[in-house]
Amino acid sequence: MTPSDQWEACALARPRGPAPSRSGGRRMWALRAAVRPRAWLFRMVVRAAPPLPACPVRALAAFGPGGPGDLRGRGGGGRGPRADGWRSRAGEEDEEEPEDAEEEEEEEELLRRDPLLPAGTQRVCLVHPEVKWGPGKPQLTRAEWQVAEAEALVHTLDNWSVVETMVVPTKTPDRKLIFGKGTLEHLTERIRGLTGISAVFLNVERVSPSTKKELEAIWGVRVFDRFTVVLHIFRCNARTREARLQVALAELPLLRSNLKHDIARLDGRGGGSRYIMGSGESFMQVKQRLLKEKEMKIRKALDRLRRKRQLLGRQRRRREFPVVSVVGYTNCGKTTLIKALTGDAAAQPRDQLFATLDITAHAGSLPSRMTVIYMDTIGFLSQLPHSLIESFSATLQDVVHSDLIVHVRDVSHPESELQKASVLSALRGLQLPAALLDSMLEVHNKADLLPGYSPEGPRVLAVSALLGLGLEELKAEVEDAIMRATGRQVLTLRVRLAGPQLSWLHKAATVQHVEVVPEAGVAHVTVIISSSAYGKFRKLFPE
Ligand SMILES: Nc1nc2c(ncn2[C@@H]2O[C@H](COP(=O)(O)OP(=O)(O)OP(=O)(O)O)[C@@H](O)[C@H]2O)c(=O)[nH]1
Ligand SMILES: [Mg+2]
Repeated sequence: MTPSDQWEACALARPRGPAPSRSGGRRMWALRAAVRPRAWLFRMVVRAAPPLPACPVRALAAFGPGGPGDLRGRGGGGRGPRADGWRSRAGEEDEEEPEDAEEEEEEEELLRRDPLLPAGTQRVCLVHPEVKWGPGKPQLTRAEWQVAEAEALVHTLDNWSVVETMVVPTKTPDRKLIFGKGTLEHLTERIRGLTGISAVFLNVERVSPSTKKELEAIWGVRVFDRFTVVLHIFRCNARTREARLQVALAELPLLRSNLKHDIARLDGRGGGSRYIMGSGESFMQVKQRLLKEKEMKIRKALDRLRRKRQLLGRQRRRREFPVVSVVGYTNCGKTTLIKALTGDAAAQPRDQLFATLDITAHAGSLPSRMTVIYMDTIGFLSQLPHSLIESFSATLQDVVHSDLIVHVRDVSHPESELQKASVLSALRGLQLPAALLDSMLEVHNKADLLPGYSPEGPRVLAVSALLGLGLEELKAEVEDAIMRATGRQVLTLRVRLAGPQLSWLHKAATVQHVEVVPEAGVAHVTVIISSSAYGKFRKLFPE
């Protein structure tokens, strides 16, 4: 493991509530997770989800009737005409259907996969190798947080439970079997002595297929690494075609290394290099070629979907709803905040990892009654394989096109500062326009857990999204920032009552006040209007 592969921050999960119940009752895990720089995932949801894979993930129960991104039925979300306009037009344009049936069929084919992990109940023994000395020792972290984070991952999956947790010291995590001989023997004895476990979750980023096989043989149960468990959660949470394709892309290195392992095994027996009749290719070469082809097809399909998404983004911008990206650490309360700001029932906060795997759009209204679109994004977590991160990273571009970024922080978390540093580093990696970074608002959430808390610094506000505290101040701050960022201005315009000006303004701007002067047949209309809309107004209605 290279130093860059080490954890750069720590994670803490602690139970905050009742123990998990099997019947879907959520365990109240306040997960505190750490992120490596750039370890962020975002994407945009486009329409109601396709049928869900048969994965027992607690997250799946929570979407509203229209699925994530559903803009229907939002109380408090915007005022009449503009909010309605957004809703109906979004409905038309937010279609994710491929252009033709052939493309759709090809994408479905790419998504057809064997299950990654066996279905049903898993009773897991969690084994955490603790490196106490030397260069392999993780920086800035503590074993108990890493363990808590791993436990939180397991609890994210329904019917999965941790039966036993073992923190096992190792000086040599890089050696094939991770532990020294004596330690491994002792560990094996303990694992074999456990009754009713179905798997060992070895809390390392990746174990090679050959190590996995060897440990499975020694311990007599399946062995999962962190990559496999996280990938499984992602598979279960990925709903849109784009998210599912991204997960499929992230899985390819796993398939490749399994294949390499199979080749090495078969070569040992002289099997891997056998040629398929007349093809000039061995069986394994054919398999490798098929994987390569699959990768190209997935990338092509993703490109297609992204081009479409960019088009939607352009259309959305033309429509001139300011867009606010809500970003932050996983579990910091992004979704809860958006729900509190918009009243959108489709925003479903959950106390678990990767609750939000898609970027979803939620309309809300500011004090002036201006409608804004809040984009809910996904936060991410430490020790994830690069392939998983990279396969999602292109969608980070969605944030680049927003008018304002709101960075939500869980200030009750002991590692809040580290989390902030990770988030900022991730944002810097996105090469956002300087103005967007400079105007970013920082929201200190979960302030209810810190009585008397008062934040410091400019553009920083304390709120409790859960209790609805500090939201009016936040909305006012968002409004100011949006006005500055988008060049919107407050103008009072004189319009003729007989003409279409007033209804045009209602559609293209935020009408704040109308003062009718009946004897003159005119009205003085105070509006918040963008410079481009004002330009259009002047062109359409020259006085
Ligand atoms: N005490 C307290 N808890 C909060 C507050 N805001 C959110 N939470 C809780 O924190 C947990 C996570 O909230 P989410 O809104 O799902 O967090 P998120 O940032 O969207 O999480 P991911 O989508 O998984 O990245 C939930 O259990 C919320 O109830 C708050 O202001 N105070
Ligand atoms: Mg969320």
